Amino acid sequence: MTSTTPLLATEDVTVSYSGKEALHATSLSFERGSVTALIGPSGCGKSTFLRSLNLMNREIPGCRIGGSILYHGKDVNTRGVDTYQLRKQIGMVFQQPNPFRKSIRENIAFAPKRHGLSGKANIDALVEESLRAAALWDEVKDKLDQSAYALSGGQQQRLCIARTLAMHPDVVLMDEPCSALDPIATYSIEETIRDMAKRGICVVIVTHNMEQAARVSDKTAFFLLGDMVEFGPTPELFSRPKDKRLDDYLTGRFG
Ligand SMILES: Nc1ncnc2c1ncn2[C@@H]1O[C@H](COP(=O)(O)OP(=O)(O)OP(=O)(O)O)[C@@H](O)[C@H]1O
Repeated sequence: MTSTTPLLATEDVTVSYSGKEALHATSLSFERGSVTALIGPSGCGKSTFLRSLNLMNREIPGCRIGGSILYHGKDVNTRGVDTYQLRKQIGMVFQQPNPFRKSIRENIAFAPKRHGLSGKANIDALVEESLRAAALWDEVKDKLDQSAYALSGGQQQRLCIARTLAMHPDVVLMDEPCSALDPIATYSIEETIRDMAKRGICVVIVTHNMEQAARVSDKTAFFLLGDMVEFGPTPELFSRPKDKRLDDYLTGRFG
């Protein structure tokens, strides 16, 4: 890998479900310490593209991913790739918070312990570090052994982010992480996203909320009907869209 190799890139990635193409040849690259928003109307392939980045769609029967997914310059869209390891490095946060039916502490510690972390002091340190990184520590530090299900929706989503961060990922994929949350919980998650980028993590986020894309992202990609239509720095893309279809979308003429 050279200094100019992007952390993560796709080359002509196509995705089909049972032979029907949902995403047409998409080439994009993502840098360390950046936030990229994926926008576009419902059904245009945003989640499909996001899920291809850590090969999540491979678990769907009938789904086929074509093209190259270059992580640290190496194609991971191959048969031999260790998807368990890949998803540790390229983590995912879903639309609906999905904590484990376990304590707050175990939600964080479960996967790192399976990956070999041991010793109470090490585990406690990781739990605290991860919860702090997701801006949840102060709210839960006195009830780490309570069920994660007793937390609010916004707290559960921050716990899911903390759980992902505990694996020290390079990349975090987020699929509409705030769509089930109120504005205050949303604000807190957006702050966490910016903090993650400051710490060098590459974040890719699907959002339907244009204000959110403008607030959190450095770059934006606009998808339409399975095509990636326009990609660029977020302020430029929003203020001077090059493609008329993006202009129409931003001004509410369709979508
Ligand atoms: N598991 C699946 N099986 C079959 N088809 C699917 C599956 N997931 C998505 N598709 C199809 O792929 C296309 C793109 O869907 P996708 O969910 O990627 O779009 P999206 O832009 O993320 O939409 P939304 O904003 O509504 O979440 C749609 O036509 C959808 O019906």
